[in-house]
This record gives sequence, structure tokens and C-alpha cells, in this order.
Amino acid sequence: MGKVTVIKIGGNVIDNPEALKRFLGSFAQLPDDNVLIHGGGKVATQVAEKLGVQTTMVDGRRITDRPMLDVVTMVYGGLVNKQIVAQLQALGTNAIGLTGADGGTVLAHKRPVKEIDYGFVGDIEEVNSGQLQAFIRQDLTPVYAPLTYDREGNILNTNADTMASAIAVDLAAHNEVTLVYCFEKKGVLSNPDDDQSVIAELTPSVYAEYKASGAINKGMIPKLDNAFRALDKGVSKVIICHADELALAVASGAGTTLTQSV
Ligand SMILES: Nc1ncnc2c1ncn2[C@@H]1O[C@H](COP(=O)(O)OP(=O)(O)O)[C@@H](O)[C@H]1O
Ligand SMILES: CC(=O)N[C@@H](CCC(=O)OP(=O)(O)O)C(=O)O
Repeated sequence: MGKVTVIKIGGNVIDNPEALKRFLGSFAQLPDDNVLIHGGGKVATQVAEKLGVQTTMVDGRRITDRPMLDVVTMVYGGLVNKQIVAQLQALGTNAIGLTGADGGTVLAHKRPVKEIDYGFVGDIEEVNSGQLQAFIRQDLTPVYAPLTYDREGNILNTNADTMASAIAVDLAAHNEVTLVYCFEKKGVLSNPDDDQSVIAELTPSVYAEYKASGAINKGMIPKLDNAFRALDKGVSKVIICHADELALAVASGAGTTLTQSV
């Protein structure tokens, strides 16, 4: 059972060229086999504005209408993905840039319309980890844009945190998988105004308390929901850490490590 590390890098780091360069430098040095999933929401919003495409967010979530789908397809599947792949190649990592449509690796369906119509957003149905493992066996490092496909031939915008969790879970059937969410803070904070207040170990019950008090809020909530789901479904270890502390987190546990309740 080979070890695979699935790493997600968030949009605030992608939006900062120097921070992204540092992150990719440490990613390229990691041992074992790795899969990278990137976000890019901030860049998509900036490019949309330049193109005159309006960005609509509901409760922090993007509404992906047809013009926005074109923007995110270009930005995630093109600009961001290929810039990352080119930088990894220069660092000696043979990266292959993919969307979930490539190799049929992440199949989804368009989210059904309930109270809110999110538009062309994909809810993941299945991951073809056999194909992913085939890439890995060829010494390729898959780099995924947050895009999936459906049976009707649509490309769909998909949350990068969810995609990382789904890929990690599917790989965990055959591999020992560590899932790492990297972003611009040192971990999950007990006090969002104090960057040093990192919670070293987080259980579901402690998470529930911090969520109820408001100390854990906004984007951290779906991230942690995805992260705990991965732990429940067979991923060996889940870490949330600063992009600059990736190596440390994988080696010995900087940031926040999630644990199941005992
Ligand atoms: N308790 C907390 N600890 C750390 N970050 C938190 C916390 N509560 C809310 N956040 C927010 O969550 C954000 C991370 O979520 P998100 O923006 O979705 O991440 P990403 O950059 O990976 O896409 C942080 O930038 C921070 O503003
Ligand atoms: C459906 C959905 O949520 N899509 C996200 C995909 C990008 C993403 O997840 O990027 P970050 O990690 O930078 O937030 C979006 O368009 O914002």
C-alpha cells in the first residue's frame, strides 16, 4: 500500500506570486507520491472583472452562470493550472495539469436547483483513482484544477476543497493517504484575530464548539466539513497548515491535525 499525499493550495496563496513560488518549491521537495489540487477563486474574480463578467456570490459561494463558467474554465483549467505546471517542471517535478474531465478522473452532476441556483457547479459522483494511480505509476504528479465534468458533456465548476477531499478518499481505498489543506494562516485558529492561536489537534466536538462561538467561521467551515469527512472515510491523516509550513507539517505536524472523537 503506497503512500500518497494529496495537497490542496488555496486561492489567497495562488494570488500571491512569491507565496506560490515558495509553496511550489517545498511541494517539489516532498517525499512519496503527491497529488496537487489548486483553487483560484480570487484570480477568477479579477479576470472576470477585466472581461466585464459580473461576479455574484451568495453566502461566500460563487454563482457560476454561463459567462462565469467560461471564465473559470479559462482561469482554473488554463492560466492557473498551466502556470503551476510550468513552475513545477522548472523545479524538476514532472507535473501533468488536469481537470476532472481529463482521463475521466472526476465525474460530477450539475447541482440540483433548490433555494439557490448555483449554476454550472459540479457535485462529485465518483473519482477514477485507477486512472490517477496510472499517472502516478508513470512518475507524473497530477495537478488538478477545480473543474469536473458530467455525462451531458458539461464542464462544471467545483469547490477545490471538496475535490481534494473526494480524491483523497478514493485513493485511500488502495493507499495510505495524507490530506493537507494549505492556506495563508498557520492552521485553524482558536481566535481568528490572533494568528498564533493555532489549535494543534481538532476533534469534531471541539470544532462544533468553536463553530457555535463564531471563532471558526466563513470558508473554514466547508473546509473542515470536507476535512472531517475525509477522515471518516478512510484518509489516514488530515492537516490544515500554512503554505510555508508544508514540509514541516508533512514531516512532524505543524498546523492543525484533525482527529476523530474517541
Ligand atoms: N478559526 C479560523 N482559523 C483560521 N481561518 C479561519 C478561521 N475562521 C475563519 N477563517 C477564514 O477561513 C479562510 C480560509 O478559508 P478559504 O478562504 O475558503 O480558504 P482557501 O484560501 O484555502 O480557499 C481564512 O482565510 C480565514 O479568513
Ligand atoms: C463551486 C466553487 O465553489 N468553486 C470555486 C472553485 C475555486 C476554489 O475552490 O478556489 P479557492 O480554494 O481559492 O476558494 C470558486 O469558483 O470559487
